[in-house]
Amino acid sequence: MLYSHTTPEAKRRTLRELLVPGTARQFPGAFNPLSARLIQEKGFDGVYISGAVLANDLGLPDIGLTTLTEVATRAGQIARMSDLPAIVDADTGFGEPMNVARTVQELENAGLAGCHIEDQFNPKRCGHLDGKNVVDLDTMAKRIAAAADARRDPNFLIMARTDVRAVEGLDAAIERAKALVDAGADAIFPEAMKDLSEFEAVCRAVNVPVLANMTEFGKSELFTRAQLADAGVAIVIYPVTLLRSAMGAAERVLDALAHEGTQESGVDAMLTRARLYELVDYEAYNRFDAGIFNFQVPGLDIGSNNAAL
Ligand SMILES: C[C@](O)(C(=O)O)[C@H](CC(=O)O)C(=O)O
Ligand SMILES: [Mg+2]
Repeated sequence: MLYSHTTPEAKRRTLRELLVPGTARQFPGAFNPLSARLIQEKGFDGVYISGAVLANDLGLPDIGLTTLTEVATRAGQIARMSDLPAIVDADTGFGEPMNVARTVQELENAGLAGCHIEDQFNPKRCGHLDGKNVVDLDTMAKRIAAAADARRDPNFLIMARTDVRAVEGLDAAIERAKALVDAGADAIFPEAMKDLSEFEAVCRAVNVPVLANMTEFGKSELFTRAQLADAGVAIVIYPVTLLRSAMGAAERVLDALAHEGTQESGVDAMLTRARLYELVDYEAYNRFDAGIFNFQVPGLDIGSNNAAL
């Protein structure tokens, strides 16, 4: 009922324990708070909160238009809905190193377990598109150092994402990853790896957990969890999978509604009313009310709880 009772500190400790190289922990991307609960119910290890999804959900492209306040607020709403650790995409950190420091503190306040900060220029773009630009190592190292220094909980995970692979090649990406670990990164997100051998090479080169981004319609093939575990990956994200699936379903039912005049043909694919209520734990709210409003007024029927569910 209501929100998770697991504290952010406990979630961060859990995240640290989870991120073991070669375990390929799966973190699906939640597109709203309720989907975070579904992710937990299905037994996943953690929740990912995608910058692309947060932007697209607002009807915006993922080019650095969202603000820190929007991201921290929505990420906090999603994170508090589950007992799992949640990692959020902090894009380029929302500004200069001092802004990055503030970003980290705001994300800590919002209950996140960690975030990733990338080395793209503003305006940034999806890491799987062409035409990206990256800042120099010194600028990026300052971002990461500022982030690491700013956190108040030492377990808040600072992950450095490098987009160098698509710009300067694998060797340069590995060099940068190593330098970012030296600057204070707790984990590395090598963006737009071409194949498994590239993931393997990054995992071998750095002594911190490595993330694999299994986004659809991108530059990386969709490898299985087992394949990525064998390559040494610690965590796998599926950032836009749920939003794409949900929007795909919404588009299909809207087509049915428009063409058939009724949503009838789509009903079987829908989450039922009962299942929806189960996910929001409706019954617990009923029990809570029953515990509070348990007085009797002689001669007066003050009604029972709304049982018409
Ligand atoms: C991981 C990512 O940064 C995101 O915002 O989810 C995106 C995902 C995508 O656009 O498919 C990315 O740049 O890979
Ligand atoms: Mg992103």
